[in-house]
Amino acid sequence: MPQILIVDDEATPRLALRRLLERGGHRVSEATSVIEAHQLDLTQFDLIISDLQLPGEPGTALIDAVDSLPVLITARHVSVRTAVEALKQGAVDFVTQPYAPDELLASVAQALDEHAPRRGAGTDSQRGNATPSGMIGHCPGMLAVYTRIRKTAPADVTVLIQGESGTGKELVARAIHRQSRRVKAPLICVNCAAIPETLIESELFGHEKGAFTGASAARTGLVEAADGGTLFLDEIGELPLDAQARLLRVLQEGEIRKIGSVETRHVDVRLIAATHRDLNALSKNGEFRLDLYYRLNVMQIDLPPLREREDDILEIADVLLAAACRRHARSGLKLSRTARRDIRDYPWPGNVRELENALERGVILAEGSLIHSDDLGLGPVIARPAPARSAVAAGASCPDSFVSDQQEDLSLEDYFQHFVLEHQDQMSETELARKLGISRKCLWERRQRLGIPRKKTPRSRSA
Ligand SMILES: Nc1ncnc2c1ncn2[C@@H]1O[C@H](COP(=O)(O)OP(=O)(O)OP(=O)(O)O)[C@@H](O)[C@H]1O
Repeated sequence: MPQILIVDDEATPRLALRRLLERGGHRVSEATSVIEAHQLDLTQFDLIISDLQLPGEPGTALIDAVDSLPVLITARHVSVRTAVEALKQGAVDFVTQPYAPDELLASVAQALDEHAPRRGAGTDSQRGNATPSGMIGHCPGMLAVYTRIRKTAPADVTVLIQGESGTGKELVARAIHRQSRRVKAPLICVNCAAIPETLIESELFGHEKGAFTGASAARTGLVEAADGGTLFLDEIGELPLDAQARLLRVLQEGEIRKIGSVETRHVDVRLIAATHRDLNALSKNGEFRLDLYYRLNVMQIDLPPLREREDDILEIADVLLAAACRRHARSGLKLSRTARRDIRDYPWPGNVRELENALERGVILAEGSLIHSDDLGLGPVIARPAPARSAVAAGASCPDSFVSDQQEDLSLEDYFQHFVLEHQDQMSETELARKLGISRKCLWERRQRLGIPRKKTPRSRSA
């Protein structure tokens, strides 16, 4: 059971955090200052969660003092700059208070997962071809990915990671950063699809005071915040053309110019970009700059979708299930035999993220010690053609009427289409997207591509 030290001088938030962590299956100790923390044997802990503002030294003073132990910083009323500073100093995460319990537990789980290997097995680079911390799976496709990470990380080149949503592109970016010489500098992760188009340039490159309506003060951009470290741009295919031009300049000249400024500033940033789209095709219809594509594509890492990682699915499910059990304090829960079979046969359009969500749902809904297929809330399960089992037997024991022999031949797009057409009258767009393990934006895009636009019913309008 992971052991966590909370450092906070205020009793009420300290106690609330203690209760939350204990309910999540962690053992917890407390200290009220950095000095008091040092009086404990820090090597016994797996994670420190420290408030930033403490009497005496700030919580970030613990980061250097404890070397490889992860330190998560929390704080009230602080600026983005303070958070970036804490991350630059080496905090594994920065959570502002008041925090959502789920988010805090997710940060804790991620910090523990990512640093688990340090507690025994050495660092990613020491383990050669072994799984980079946080990544599960040993199928041939993933072994090739791990080798690529190991060779690419020290080379300090731009990397383009390609793969469907939820295949682990951000995990790969984190592994590259951790194995690179920039490990002590910040890794700044930005999802280009999540920032409104009108704001993205100023978020990335910063702006001067008065550069546009509402720019009441000058602001440093995220590229500058990553100076000396790594910038991870997820969904780079969504970057508007103007922002692409500025990014190209960063890559070519190592310079940025804030919006509204005439001055340039030198930055030393390693760029890792990720996309689920075909940038080459986008550049052919003018949606993505070809010169930027060539600049990004120095080294490419392709992540296989989960449905092609048949040998890994159950291994990943077991590890993620154990983590979900810890988070919800439900030890000893197991997957039923049918649930295991359905997990293996389901096409996982939302990949590992969807699997993670399904298992979390299963842990919450399971009534006894077994998680059944229904608890997972999967969409239609299409049995894989398995030489060891007859297709009829596989289909006969599947719970959903959707399954038939012919449907084994369904493509993922057929599956998507069937699922949407069958469920769109009962489900909102949000529910549909969640069941499919994709974002609402992705659902909308696929509807457009496959010619199944949303029906204008009162339900769909309000979704
Ligand atoms: N190989 C893996 N082992 C363990 N967990 C994984 C693996 N791949 C992905 N995950 C988990 O799946 C979730 C999604 O991963 P991640 O955010 O890296 O995917 P992504 O490809 O960047 O998705 P998106 O493009 O939608 O942002 C995360 O919670 C991550 O920890």
